[in-house]
Amino acid sequence: MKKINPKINRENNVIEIRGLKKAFDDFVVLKEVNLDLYQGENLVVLGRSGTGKSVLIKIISGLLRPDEGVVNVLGQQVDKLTPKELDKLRLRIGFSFQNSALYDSMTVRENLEFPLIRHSKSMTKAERDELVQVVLEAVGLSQTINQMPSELSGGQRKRIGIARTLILKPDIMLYDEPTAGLDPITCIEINKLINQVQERFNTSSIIITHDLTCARAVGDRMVMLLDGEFKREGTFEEVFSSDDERVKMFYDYNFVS
Ligand SMILES: Nc1ncnc2c1ncn2[C@@H]1O[C@H](COP(=O)(O)OP(=O)(O)OP(=O)(O)O)[C@@H](O)[C@H]1O
Repeated sequence: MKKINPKINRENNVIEIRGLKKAFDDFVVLKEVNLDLYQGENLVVLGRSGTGKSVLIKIISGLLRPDEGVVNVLGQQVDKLTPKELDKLRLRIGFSFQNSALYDSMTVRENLEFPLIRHSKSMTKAERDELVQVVLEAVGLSQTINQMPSELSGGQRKRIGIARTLILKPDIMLYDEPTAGLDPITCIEINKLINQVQERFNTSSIIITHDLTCARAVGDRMVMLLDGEFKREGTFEEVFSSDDERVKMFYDYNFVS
């Protein structure tokens, strides 16, 4: 189990959500969501399929607008930003999606350089090279620099995807199902990497997962989305000490076959 990060700053909410509601026509997905992500924290968001976890991430990143409520990210109210301000804010958020979305026709080096060429235009080639080395070393894959994504395993592609996100030095990381589709040993490696990223880059992260082994390994705190609200919140033990049948089912699904 994870030792809670002592560097978490509870005075500094990098994400603060109050009274968030979101419906699609008559279908209410998020009923009353309140959430804090503290600086330096790994927060795990648990919830069954279709409970609105991706909708929440899209609202945090400004891809969807809330119907009601306040969503503050790094001190800015997301739905009040202009498109330009939103683009700027998004650069401070790193997204690690389920399919690592690497460019198949580019080498690992070119994949990693791509965001820098696009967003840090004044950077020299030597500075780019150095950053590529730093993030590759951070994910333990320096030797793959000249390889093509097709030559990498699923776990390696996932790590390169995380490296490509880290290269822009995000304040916040959003991991969507980081261990989905990976074998148990690779899952352990990815969990370790998520914790190393937190320590080394001092990021604050939201990790969306169904995988309770991952949740326990990376989460300083977890919240569980049930019926459009966060009904359980706390450490792994606190969340799963509940008598609520829905919470028990979630646990049994992971650990009792
Ligand atoms: N743009 C949209 N228009 C209409 N309904 C939507 C839209 N986006 C999401 N939904 C609905 O909102 C609900 C929550 O979807 P969401 O993708 O957030 O679930 P999730 O918790 O991320 O699920 P999973 O774990 O399977 O990825 C679903 O019923 C989905 O069909």
